[in-house]
Amino acid sequence: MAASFVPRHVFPHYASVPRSYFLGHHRAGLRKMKEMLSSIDYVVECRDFRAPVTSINPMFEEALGETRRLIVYTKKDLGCQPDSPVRLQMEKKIRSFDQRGAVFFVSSTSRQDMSPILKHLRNDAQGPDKLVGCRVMVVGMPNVGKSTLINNLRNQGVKRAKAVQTGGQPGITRKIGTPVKIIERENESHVYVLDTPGVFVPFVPDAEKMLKLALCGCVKDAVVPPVTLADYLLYHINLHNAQVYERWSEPTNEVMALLNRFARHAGHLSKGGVPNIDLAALHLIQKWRAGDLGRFLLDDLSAEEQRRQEEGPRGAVVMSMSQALKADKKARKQRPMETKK
Ligand SMILES: Nc1nc2c(ncn2[C@@H]2O[C@H](COP(=O)(O)OP(=O)(O)OP(=O)(O)O)[C@@H](O)[C@H]2O)c(=O)[nH]1
Repeated sequence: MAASFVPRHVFPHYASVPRSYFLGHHRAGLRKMKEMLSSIDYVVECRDFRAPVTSINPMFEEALGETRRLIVYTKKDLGCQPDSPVRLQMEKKIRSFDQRGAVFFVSSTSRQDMSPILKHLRNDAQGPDKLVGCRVMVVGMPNVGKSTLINNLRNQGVKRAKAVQTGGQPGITRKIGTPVKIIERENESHVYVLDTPGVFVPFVPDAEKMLKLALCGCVKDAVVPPVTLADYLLYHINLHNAQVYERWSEPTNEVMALLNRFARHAGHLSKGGVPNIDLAALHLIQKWRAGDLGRFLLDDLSAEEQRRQEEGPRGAVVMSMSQALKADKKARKQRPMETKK
Protein backbone atom coordinates (compact mmCIF):
# COMPACT_ATOMS: atom_id res chain seq x y z
CA MET A 1 0.00 0.00 0.00
CA ALA A 2 2.69 2.51 1.11
CA ALA A 3 4.84 1.81 -1.97
CA SER A 4 1.97 2.67 -4.32
CA PHE A 5 0.77 5.72 -2.37
CA VAL A 6 0.30 8.80 -4.54
CA PRO A 7 -0.18 12.12 -2.70
CA ARG A 8 -2.63 14.72 -3.97
CA HIS A 9 -0.99 17.34 -6.14
CA VAL A 10 -3.73 19.90 -5.67
CA PHE A 11 -5.88 20.65 -2.66
CA PRO A 12 -9.52 20.59 -3.70
CA HIS A 13 -11.47 22.17 -0.83
CA TYR A 14 -11.13 25.91 -1.22
CA ALA A 15 -14.76 27.04 -1.47
CA SER A 16 -15.50 26.65 2.24
CA VAL A 17 -12.57 28.71 3.49
CA PRO A 18 -13.34 32.13 5.05
CA ARG A 19 -11.00 34.83 3.80
CA SER A 20 -11.15 37.60 6.36
CA TYR A 21 -9.80 38.10 9.86
CA PHE A 22 -9.29 41.83 10.16
CA LEU A 23 -10.14 42.64 13.76
CA GLY A 24 -10.68 45.96 15.52
CA HIS A 25 -7.28 45.93 17.18
CA HIS A 26 -5.58 45.20 13.82
CA ARG A 27 -7.16 48.29 12.28
CA ALA A 28 -6.49 50.43 15.36
CA GLY A 29 -2.92 49.11 15.66
CA LEU A 30 -2.11 49.94 12.05
CA ARG A 31 -3.58 53.44 12.41
CA LYS A 32 -1.54 54.06 15.55
CA MET A 33 1.63 52.77 13.88
CA LYS A 34 1.16 55.27 11.05
CA GLU A 35 0.54 58.08 13.55
CA MET A 36 3.69 57.20 15.50
CA LEU A 37 5.89 56.89 12.46
CA SER A 38 7.40 60.35 12.82
CA SER A 39 8.95 59.28 16.14
CA ILE A 40 10.18 55.90 14.82
CA ASP A 41 13.70 55.56 13.41
CA TYR A 42 13.67 51.97 12.26
CA VAL A 43 11.27 49.10 11.51
CA VAL A 44 11.89 45.40 12.07
CA GLU A 45 9.40 43.48 9.96
CA CYS A 46 8.81 39.87 11.03
CA ARG A 47 7.65 37.17 8.64
CA ASP A 48 7.13 33.46 9.19
CA PHE A 49 9.90 31.30 7.71
CA ARG A 50 7.38 28.52 6.97
CA ALA A 51 5.39 30.86 4.71
CA PRO A 52 8.00 33.44 3.70
CA VAL A 53 5.93 34.85 0.84
CA THR A 54 2.43 34.44 2.23
CA SER A 55 3.28 36.01 5.59
CA ILE A 56 4.32 39.29 3.93
CA ASN A 57 1.71 41.86 4.84
CA PRO A 58 1.65 44.37 1.95
CA MET A 59 -0.13 46.87 4.20
CA PHE A 60 3.17 47.45 6.01
CA GLU A 61 4.78 48.46 2.72
CA GLU A 62 2.14 51.10 2.30
CA ALA A 63 2.07 52.25 5.92
CA LEU A 64 5.76 52.14 6.81
CA GLY A 65 7.35 52.16 3.36
CA GLU A 66 9.97 54.87 3.70
CA THR A 67 11.28 54.05 7.16
CA ARG A 68 14.62 52.27 7.32
CA ARG A 69 14.04 48.62 8.07
CA LEU A 70 15.29 45.06 8.26
CA ILE A 71 13.40 41.82 7.83
CA VAL A 72 13.45 38.88 10.22
CA TYR A 73 12.13 35.47 9.22
CA THR A 74 11.05 33.80 12.46
CA LYS A 75 10.48 30.12 13.35
CA LYS A 76 13.35 28.95 11.18
CA ASP A 77 13.52 25.78 13.31
CA LEU A 78 10.02 24.78 12.13
CA GLY A 79 10.72 25.28 8.41
CA CYS A 80 13.46 22.69 8.04
CA GLN A 81 15.79 20.42 10.01
CA PRO A 82 18.61 22.41 11.65
CA ASP A 83 21.38 20.49 9.88
CA SER A 84 19.59 20.16 6.54
CA PRO A 85 21.76 21.02 3.52
CA VAL A 86 18.76 22.71 1.85
CA ARG A 87 18.42 25.31 4.63
CA LEU A 88 21.10 27.57 3.21
CA GLN A 89 19.61 27.28 -0.28
CA MET A 90 16.21 28.24 1.10
CA GLU A 91 17.69 31.22 2.92
CA LYS A 92 19.56 32.32 -0.21
CA LYS A 93 16.39 32.21 -2.31
CA ILE A 94 14.30 34.06 0.30
CA ARG A 95 17.03 36.66 0.66
CA SER A 96 16.94 37.25 -3.10
CA PHE A 97 13.27 38.30 -2.79
CA ASP A 98 14.25 41.27 -0.59
CA GLN A 99 17.09 43.08 -2.21
CA ARG A 100 16.35 46.42 -0.57
CA GLY A 101 17.50 45.69 2.96
CA ALA A 102 19.08 43.34 5.45
CA VAL A 103 17.44 39.95 6.01
CA PHE A 104 17.86 37.63 9.01
CA PHE A 105 16.62 34.15 9.90
CA VAL A 106 15.99 33.25 13.52
CA SER A 107 14.82 30.51 15.76
CA SER A 108 13.67 31.37 19.27
CA THR A 109 15.78 28.51 20.62
CA SER A 110 19.02 29.92 19.22
CA ARG A 111 20.58 32.79 21.16
CA GLN A 112 23.30 33.14 18.54
CA ASP A 113 20.68 34.07 15.91
CA MET A 114 20.21 37.36 17.81
CA SER A 115 23.82 38.53 17.56
CA PRO A 116 23.83 39.45 13.82
CA ILE A 117 20.59 41.45 14.25
CA LEU A 118 21.99 43.32 17.24
CA LYS A 119 25.23 43.98 15.40
CA HIS A 120 23.33 45.28 12.38
CA LEU A 121 21.10 47.55 14.46
CA ARG A 122 24.07 48.85 16.43
CA ASN A 123 25.66 50.04 13.17
CA ASP A 124 22.62 50.89 11.10
CA ALA A 125 19.98 52.30 13.47
CA GLN A 126 20.49 55.92 14.44
CA GLY A 127 18.21 58.07 16.56
CA PRO A 128 17.67 61.83 16.32
CA ASP A 129 19.71 62.53 19.48
CA LYS A 130 21.22 60.67 22.38
CA LEU A 131 18.50 61.67 24.83
CA VAL A 132 15.74 59.70 23.11
CA GLY A 133 18.10 57.15 21.56
CA CYS A 134 16.90 55.14 18.61
CA ARG A 135 13.33 53.79 18.48
CA VAL A 136 12.69 50.58 16.56
CA MET A 137 9.16 49.34 15.87
CA VAL A 138 8.68 45.57 15.49
CA VAL A 139 5.80 44.73 13.15
CA GLY A 140 4.34 41.61 11.54
CA MET A 141 1.35 39.33 11.14
CA PRO A 142 -0.36 38.05 14.31
CA ASN A 143 1.52 35.32 16.22
CA VAL A 144 4.55 35.50 13.93
CA GLY A 145 6.87 35.79 16.94
CA LYS A 146 7.41 39.55 17.41
CA SER A 147 7.26 39.54 21.22
CA THR A 148 9.48 36.46 21.44
CA LEU A 149 12.04 38.19 19.22
CA ILE A 150 11.96 41.31 21.42
CA ASN A 151 12.54 39.25 24.59
CA ASN A 152 15.40 37.37 22.96
CA LEU A 153 17.05 40.53 21.59
CA ARG A 154 16.81 42.10 25.04
CA ASN A 155 18.18 39.02 26.73
CA GLN A 156 21.12 38.80 24.37
CA GLY A 157 21.64 42.56 24.01
CA VAL A 158 21.45 43.85 27.59
CA LYS A 159 21.16 40.56 29.55
CA ARG A 160 17.77 41.51 30.96
CA ALA A 161 14.75 39.26 31.54
CA LYS A 162 11.60 38.98 29.44
CA ALA A 163 9.87 42.33 28.96
CA VAL A 164 6.79 41.54 26.87
CA GLN A 165 4.16 38.83 26.97
CA THR A 166 4.14 35.98 24.43
CA GLY A 167 1.62 33.22 23.72
CA GLY A 168 0.60 30.41 21.40
CA GLN A 169 -2.52 32.11 19.98
CA PRO A 170 -2.66 35.32 17.92
CA GLY A 171 -3.67 38.58 19.59
CA ILE A 172 -1.65 38.44 22.81
CA THR A 173 -0.26 41.93 22.10
CA ARG A 174 -3.19 44.32 21.58
CA LYS A 175 -1.50 47.72 21.89
CA ILE A 176 1.78 49.32 20.96
CA GLY A 177 4.10 48.76 23.92
CA THR A 178 6.48 51.00 25.78
CA PRO A 179 10.11 51.17 24.62
CA VAL A 180 12.27 48.22 25.70
CA LYS A 181 16.05 48.67 25.69
CA ILE A 182 17.96 46.11 23.63
CA ILE A 183 21.30 47.86 22.94
CA GLU A 184 23.39 50.11 25.15
CA ARG A 185 25.81 52.40 23.39
CA GLU A 186 28.73 54.11 24.98
CA ASN A 187 27.55 57.50 23.71
CA GLU A 188 24.23 56.79 25.50
CA SER A 189 22.21 56.78 22.28
CA HIS A 190 20.68 53.43 23.23
CA VAL A 191 18.41 51.35 21.00
CA TYR A 192 14.85 50.67 22.17
CA VAL A 193 12.22 48.43 20.54
CA LEU A 194 8.45 48.80 20.62
CA ASP A 195 6.18 45.76 20.38
CA THR A 196 3.05 46.18 18.23
CA PRO A 197 -0.16 44.19 17.79
CA GLY A 198 0.01 41.68 14.93
CA VAL A 199 -1.87 43.01 11.91
CA PHE A 200 -3.68 40.75 9.45
CA VAL A 201 -4.71 41.78 5.92
CA PRO A 202 -8.30 43.05 5.45
CA PHE A 203 -9.09 40.33 2.92
CA VAL A 204 -7.14 37.35 1.58
CA PRO A 205 -8.14 36.99 -2.10
CA ASP A 206 -6.47 33.59 -2.44
CA ALA A 207 -8.08 30.96 -0.18
CA GLU A 208 -4.96 28.79 -0.14
CA LYS A 209 -3.05 31.70 1.40
CA MET A 210 -5.67 31.84 4.14
CA LEU A 211 -5.08 28.15 4.85
CA LYS A 212 -1.32 28.71 5.05
CA LEU A 213 -1.72 31.65 7.43
CA ALA A 214 -4.15 29.66 9.56
CA LEU A 215 -1.74 26.71 9.73
CA CYS A 216 1.02 29.05 10.86
CA GLY A 217 -1.29 30.30 13.62
CA CYS A 218 -1.83 33.84 12.31
CA VAL A 219 -5.59 33.52 12.74
CA LYS A 220 -7.47 32.12 15.73
CA ASP A 221 -8.04 28.38 15.47
CA ALA A 222 -11.83 28.70 15.34
CA VAL A 223 -11.80 30.78 12.12
CA VAL A 224 -11.07 27.99 9.61
CA PRO A 225 -12.88 24.67 10.28
CA PRO A 226 -10.24 22.42 11.97
CA VAL A 227 -10.93 19.43 9.71
CA THR A 228 -10.39 21.54 6.57
CA LEU A 229 -7.14 22.84 8.05
CA ALA A 230 -6.00 19.35 9.08
CA ASP A 231 -6.80 18.16 5.55
CA TYR A 232 -4.70 20.95 4.08
CA LEU A 233 -1.89 19.99 6.48
CA LEU A 234 -2.20 16.34 5.43
CA TYR A 235 -1.93 17.43 1.80
CA HIS A 236 1.41 19.14 2.57
CA ILE A 237 2.70 16.36 4.82
CA ASN A 238 2.04 13.80 2.09
CA LEU A 239 3.99 15.87 -0.43
CA HIS A 240 6.97 15.82 1.94
CA ASN A 241 6.95 12.59 3.92
CA ALA A 242 3.84 10.49 4.47
CA GLN A 243 5.75 8.31 6.96
CA VAL A 244 5.64 10.91 9.74
CA TYR A 245 2.21 9.71 10.88
CA GLU A 246 2.93 5.97 10.56
CA ARG A 247 2.30 5.62 14.33
CA TRP A 248 -1.41 6.04 13.60
CA SER A 249 -2.00 5.27 9.97
CA GLU A 250 -0.55 4.08 6.70
CA PRO A 251 -0.15 6.86 4.09
CA THR A 252 -3.55 8.22 3.17
CA ASN A 253 -5.21 11.16 1.44
CA GLU A 254 -8.36 10.63 3.54
CA VAL A 255 -8.24 13.06 6.43
CA MET A 256 -11.25 11.53 8.21
CA ALA A 257 -9.60 8.10 8.26
CA LEU A 258 -6.42 9.59 9.72
CA LEU A 259 -8.29 11.73 12.28
CA ASN A 260 -10.38 8.77 13.42
CA ARG A 261 -7.28 6.71 14.12
CA PHE A 262 -5.42 9.62 15.69
CA ALA A 263 -8.41 10.48 17.94
CA ARG A 264 -8.52 6.91 19.26
CA HIS A 265 -4.77 6.84 19.78
CA ALA A 266 -4.67 10.21 21.59
CA GLY A 267 -7.85 9.50 23.57
CA HIS A 268 -9.95 12.27 22.00
CA LEU A 269 -13.24 10.48 22.54
CA SER A 270 -16.68 11.88 23.24
CA LYS A 271 -19.49 10.08 25.08
CA GLY A 272 -19.88 6.47 23.98
CA GLY A 273 -16.28 6.33 22.75
CA VAL A 274 -17.04 8.29 19.56
CA PRO A 275 -13.89 10.00 18.20
CA ASN A 276 -13.95 13.78 18.67
CA ILE A 277 -12.80 14.70 15.18
CA ASP A 278 -12.51 18.47 15.67
CA LEU A 279 -10.36 18.03 18.77
CA ALA A 280 -8.20 15.47 16.97
CA ALA A 281 -7.79 17.87 14.02
CA LEU A 282 -6.66 20.69 16.32
CA HIS A 283 -4.24 18.41 18.15
CA LEU A 284 -2.76 17.20 14.85
CA ILE A 285 -2.25 20.82 13.72
CA GLN A 286 -0.60 21.68 17.04
CA LYS A 287 1.75 18.75 16.63
CA TRP A 288 2.87 20.12 13.28
CA ARG A 289 3.29 23.60 14.78
CA ALA A 290 5.55 22.04 17.41
CA GLY A 291 7.69 20.42 14.72
CA ASP A 292 6.46 16.86 15.41
CA LEU A 293 5.06 16.11 11.94
CA GLY A 294 7.86 17.21 9.67
CA ARG A 295 9.49 20.59 9.14
CA PHE A 296 8.86 22.17 5.77
CA LEU A 297 7.83 25.35 3.99
CA LEU A 298 4.25 25.88 2.87
CA ASP A 299 5.27 28.31 0.11
CA ASP A 300 6.88 27.09 -3.08
CA LEU A 301 10.05 29.19 -3.42
CA SER A 302 10.78 28.15 -7.01
CA ALA A 303 7.26 29.11 -8.08
CA GLU A 304 7.69 32.49 -6.36
CA GLU A 305 11.07 32.98 -8.03
CA GLN A 306 9.46 32.33 -11.40
CA ARG A 307 6.50 34.57 -10.63
CA ARG A 308 8.85 37.41 -9.76
CA GLN A 309 10.78 36.92 -12.99
CA GLU A 310 7.56 37.12 -14.98
CA GLU A 311 5.67 39.80 -13.03
CA GLY A 312 8.36 41.77 -11.25
CA PRO A 313 9.13 41.96 -7.53
CA ARG A 314 5.83 43.42 -6.33
CA GLY A 315 4.01 41.11 -3.94
CA ALA A 316 0.27 41.03 -3.42
CA VAL A 317 -1.52 44.15 -4.57
CA VAL A 318 -2.63 46.27 -1.63
CA MET A 319 -6.40 46.54 -1.44
CA SER A 320 -8.00 49.62 0.00
CA MET A 321 -10.20 48.98 3.03
CA SER A 322 -13.43 49.46 1.05
CA GLN A 323 -12.21 47.15 -1.74
CA ALA A 324 -11.39 44.54 0.90
CA LEU A 325 -14.82 44.82 2.53
CA LYS A 326 -16.54 44.47 -0.84
CA ALA A 327 -14.42 41.45 -1.75
CA ASP A 328 -15.19 39.88 1.61
CA LYS A 329 -18.95 40.39 1.14
CA LYS A 330 -18.79 38.83 -2.31
CA ALA A 331 -16.77 35.84 -1.07
CA ARG A 332 -19.26 35.25 1.78
CA LYS A 333 -22.12 35.14 -0.72
CA GLN A 334 -20.28 32.58 -2.80
CA ARG A 335 -19.45 30.28 0.11
CA PRO A 336 -21.61 27.14 0.48
CA MET A 337 -24.53 27.67 2.92
CA GLU A 338 -23.38 25.22 5.59
CA THR A 339 -19.99 26.94 6.05
CA LYS A 340 -21.39 30.45 6.57
CA LYS A 341 -21.29 31.81 10.10
N1 LIG B 1 9.38 26.99 17.44
C1 LIG B 1 9.38 28.33 17.49
N2 LIG B 1 8.36 28.97 18.10
C2 LIG B 1 8.41 30.32 18.14
C3 LIG B 1 9.45 31.08 17.58
N3 LIG B 1 9.19 32.39 17.77
C4 LIG B 1 8.00 32.46 18.43
N4 LIG B 1 7.53 31.21 18.67
C5 LIG B 1 6.27 30.86 19.34
O1 LIG B 1 5.23 31.46 18.57
C6 LIG B 1 4.16 31.87 19.42
C7 LIG B 1 3.82 33.32 19.16
O2 LIG B 1 4.88 34.12 19.61
P1 LIG B 1 4.68 35.65 20.03
O3 LIG B 1 6.04 36.20 20.25
O4 LIG B 1 3.70 35.77 21.16
O5 LIG B 1 4.03 36.23 18.70
P2 LIG B 1 3.55 37.73 18.38
O6 LIG B 1 3.93 38.00 16.98
O7 LIG B 1 4.08 38.68 19.39
O8 LIG B 1 1.97 37.56 18.52
P3 LIG B 1 0.77 38.66 18.62
O9 LIG B 1 0.58 38.95 20.08
O10 LIG B 1 -0.39 37.99 17.99
O11 LIG B 1 1.19 39.86 17.85
C8 LIG B 1 4.63 31.58 20.85
O12 LIG B 1 4.08 30.34 21.26
C9 LIG B 1 6.13 31.47 20.71
O13 LIG B 1 6.71 30.61 21.69
C10 LIG B 1 10.53 30.36 16.93
O14 LIG B 1 11.48 30.92 16.39
N5 LIG B 1 10.42 28.99 16.92
